[in-house]
Amino acid sequence: MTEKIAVLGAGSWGTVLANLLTENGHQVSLWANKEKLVTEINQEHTNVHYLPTFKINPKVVATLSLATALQDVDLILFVVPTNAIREVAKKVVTVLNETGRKPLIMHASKGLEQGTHKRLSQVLSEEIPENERQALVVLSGPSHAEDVANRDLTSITAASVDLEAAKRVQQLFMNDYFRIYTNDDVIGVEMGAALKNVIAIGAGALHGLGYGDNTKAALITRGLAEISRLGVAFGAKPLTFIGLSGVGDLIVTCTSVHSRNWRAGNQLGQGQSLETILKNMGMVVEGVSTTKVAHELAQQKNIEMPITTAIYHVLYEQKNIRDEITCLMQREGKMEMD
Ligand SMILES: NC(=O)C1=CN([C@@H]2O[C@H](COP(=O)(O)OP(=O)(O)OC[C@H]3O[C@@H](n4cnc5c(N)ncnc54)[C@H](O)[C@@H]3O)[C@@H](O)[C@H]2O)C=CC1
Ligand SMILES: O=C(CO)COP(=O)(O)O
Repeated sequence: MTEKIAVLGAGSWGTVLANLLTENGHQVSLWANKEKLVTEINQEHTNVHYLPTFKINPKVVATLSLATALQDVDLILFVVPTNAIREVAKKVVTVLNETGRKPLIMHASKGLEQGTHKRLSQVLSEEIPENERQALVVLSGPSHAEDVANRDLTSITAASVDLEAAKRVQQLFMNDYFRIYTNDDVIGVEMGAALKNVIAIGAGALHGLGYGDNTKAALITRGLAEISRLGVAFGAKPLTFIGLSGVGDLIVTCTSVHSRNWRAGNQLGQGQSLETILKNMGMVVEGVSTTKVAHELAQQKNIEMPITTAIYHVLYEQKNIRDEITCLMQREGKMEMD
């Protein structure tokens, strides 16, 4: 069945997902917030800033108008950075009020809201109340836009408390290179998605400092331990962290040069300042603000997150990376599975 889908956010992930949904036979409007980008997508069928060599299916229609994007819409996919989710949701609800449409809401963003510490489905459900929409579904997993653009075989998770809605989303996205599993643990999926970006900054930093594969494996494994600890304290199911949105996404983000979080960490390890790195990246590095939220949540719940704390010290307190590594290695000996 052809569905009418609005994809909100024309960065690398929004563009690739809009393209995939179009190739799956759906009618897709891609909402961008820059006129020049709308013209480029509609006339050149490219988005060279985010995806230099990617050719977008000409059936993808970009628009600057949210009302146009949401016309007759069946499903809305939010793919803007975390810090824009609430602002965009407020705009969406104004249009839905006018049209009386009640679409299914999805998001594919990865972060936790600064200040409130909320997960993105919590932000969306606050701003788009239940009587204005159908269910909420979260998409997450190991999926760099650059690889999906090349039709690399990719598997991710569609999570919702409403499993029928998750199955509808599964069918929407599945094709011969993109496979979706359903999951009912929204908390675990969103916590894994957000927190892996913090560890990826650490993995990049270790690479930039010249550490090798043993160090990387230790960081990923102990990173997963602290991600799970915090997630479970907020109600996540432990098993979710060994799934696609947990260890799967942690592996891809800690090992791929496509990861903006890994790249930011690598440049930190090579001695660049955070300010310069973020200025030059030209794309969102979610892990920087997530580090602050995770650090605050860990303190609030009294959860031990030594790696996240070390990264917080480097990003927010200008501490020396090598000193932080020394502190981590010289912590008191522990039981592995405590
Ligand atoms: N790039 C990737 O491979 C993947 C990204 N994600 C997640 O998807 C989210 C978006 O990431 P990307 O597409 O990579 O980001 P990006 O940095 O490539 O692009 C973000 C887009 O959102 C737009 N935007 C920013 N603020 C806005 C606002 N207030 N209103 C409207 N549009 C706004 C920007 O103009 C830009 O077009 C992030 O949370 C990221 O963690 C998830 C999986 C894969
Ligand atoms: O979440 C991602 C891949 O699954 C993208 O990671 P980055 O935001 O670090 O590029």
